Amino acid sequence: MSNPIVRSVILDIEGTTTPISFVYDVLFPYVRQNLKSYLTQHWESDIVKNDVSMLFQQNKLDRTGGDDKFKDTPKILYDAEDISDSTTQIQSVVDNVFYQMDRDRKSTPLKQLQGHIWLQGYQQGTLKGVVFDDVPVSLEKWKQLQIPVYIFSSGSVEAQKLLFNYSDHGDLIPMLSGHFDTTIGSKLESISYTNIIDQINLKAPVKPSDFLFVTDSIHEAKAAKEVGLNVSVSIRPGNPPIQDPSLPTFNKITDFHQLFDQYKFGK
Ligand SMILES: CSCCC(=O)C(=O)COP(=O)(O)O
Ligand SMILES: [Mg+2]
Repeated sequence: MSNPIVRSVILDIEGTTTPISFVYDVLFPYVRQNLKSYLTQHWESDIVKNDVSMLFQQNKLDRTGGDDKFKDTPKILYDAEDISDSTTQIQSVVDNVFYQMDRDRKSTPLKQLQGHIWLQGYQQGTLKGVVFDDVPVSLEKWKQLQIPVYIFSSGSVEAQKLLFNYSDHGDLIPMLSGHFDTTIGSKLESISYTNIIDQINLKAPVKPSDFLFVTDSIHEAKAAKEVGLNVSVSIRPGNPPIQDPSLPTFNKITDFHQLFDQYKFGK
């Protein structure tokens, strides 16, 4: 059978463009180390007020009938009746953020706040985004072929842009046509992929099979495949083994160069 023709590429970050170890051993510890001082320093800023207010809304939902998994979440003290000194409020936010991070939760408020904390790290040169060596060359190839490439990650759009802007292979932002995060929907829900396709401006007529999604998550792979996207599962060094029985039904790659053997990229 001939290779499917793909007109646009959508890439996951963690475990796909970027080693999982960079996220778990560098980015997440950076948040843990800097969270309290960041909040204390910027407590009165609009950015922190907005982030804390989003965390607070999520916290209220969690504590009153949201997902059962998060029922025991630490309470954020930010309500009028909770008003106490800012040190106590900040500590309640820190406890809540640590609780969510312990569970690797992909909630939009958590991801938004993390992105704001990473900003200072990238700007100060403490953080540099890591991408696998085959990523920049593949982005370059797609650019030459006029294939638009998008990112869909649980990390916030701001966090995504920082990683690619301050990457260890230079500024890769010009190679990307756009970014999507969980504000468009969960990566585990098929509807999110449909929403993304609707927002990407390809020349009509557009069908889901015009798109290729590359991810390390078999659950995300299944959600995207269900609505007709081509999917390749990324199996990078350091990724945990995938036990799911559906894995053999997917294309698999250990390096982006293999995508050019699996698909034909054309406008
Ligand atoms: C700049 S993305 C930071 C990584 C992150 O927070 C995350 O949750 C990654 O999830 P992904 O959807 O890229 O696997
Ligand atoms: Mg991933």
